[in-house]
Amino acid sequence: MSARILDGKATAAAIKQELAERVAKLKAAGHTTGLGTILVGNDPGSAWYVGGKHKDCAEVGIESIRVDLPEETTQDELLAKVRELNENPDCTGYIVQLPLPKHIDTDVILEAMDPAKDADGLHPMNLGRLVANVNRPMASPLPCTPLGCVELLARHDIDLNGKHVLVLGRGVTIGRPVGLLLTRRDVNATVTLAHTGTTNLPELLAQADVVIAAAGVPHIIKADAIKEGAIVLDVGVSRVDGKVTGDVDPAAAEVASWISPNPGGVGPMTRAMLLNNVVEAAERNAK
Ligand SMILES: Nc1nc(=O)c2c([nH]1)NC[C@@H]1CN(c3ccc(C(=O)N[C@@H](CCC(=O)O)C(=O)O)cc3)C=[N+]21
Repeated sequence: MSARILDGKATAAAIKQELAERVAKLKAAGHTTGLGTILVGNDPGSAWYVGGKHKDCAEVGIESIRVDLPEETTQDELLAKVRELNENPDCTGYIVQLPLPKHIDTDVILEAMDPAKDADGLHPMNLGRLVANVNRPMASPLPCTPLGCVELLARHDIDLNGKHVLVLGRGVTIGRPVGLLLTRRDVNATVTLAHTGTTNLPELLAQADVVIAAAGVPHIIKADAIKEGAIVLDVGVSRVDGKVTGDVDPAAAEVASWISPNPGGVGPMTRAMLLNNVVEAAERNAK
């Protein structure tokens, strides 16, 4: 048996069409929607991601504001740019591309952002609202990759009620927050968070109904490690010989019932959810 594909590319395209309609509606009512990006340094991977976000914006009618700064930018200079975007009325939401150079304290930068303009959903205020469960629909932005995972499953009519989800990885962009979304009453999954300190990973993998692999270790999830019929989301992004390589060995598709390809799975969904956060921010402003 071969797993069915959780097609992130096609799902993201459908979401973008819906967003384009909402952006057009806002425009007709006199509201512009604008996404800002701040990129520090010359990492080609980061530059490629930021370029993709501006392309996405153009596709759905969102204006974009691009701020590219040199590697040697100081923390104070970056803070000044953050405050500029906080004040700029043409900027509905923005992101600071991560990772930042080592001489900059990422937490200080994220805290300086206006939480209402936090398109990534990574401001401590918004992560705190997620913990406190005050994220009623549209109350505040949610982190893009976790949201992308949940939306990708929902749009393939996969019900997680009562399912056991194993999350691999404890990073702030996915591993930590995704369980908070999955355990809300409307999703109702049971979640285990595994990480490098986990001593019984094989046991946990063997019983998981759903695996969300976000460790960033190429092909750490092998076909023989997962349960027959498991649903597998491959979130890890590594580069091996210049090629995007996920956390899941492609052979796992012979055992899983559903699998998200990588590339073409959660990556495009993350981008679509970023746009979604900006459009929601614009809709909140318009109210
Ligand atoms: N402030 C901030 N917000 C982010 O959301 C953020 C970030 N920093 N830093 C880096 C990570 C990584 N990330 C990806 C987004 C889309 C794809 C994506 O669309 N990938 C395509 C193509 C992959 C390729 O060919 O390179 C795919 O999976 O099909 C991948 C990775 C967002 N990140």
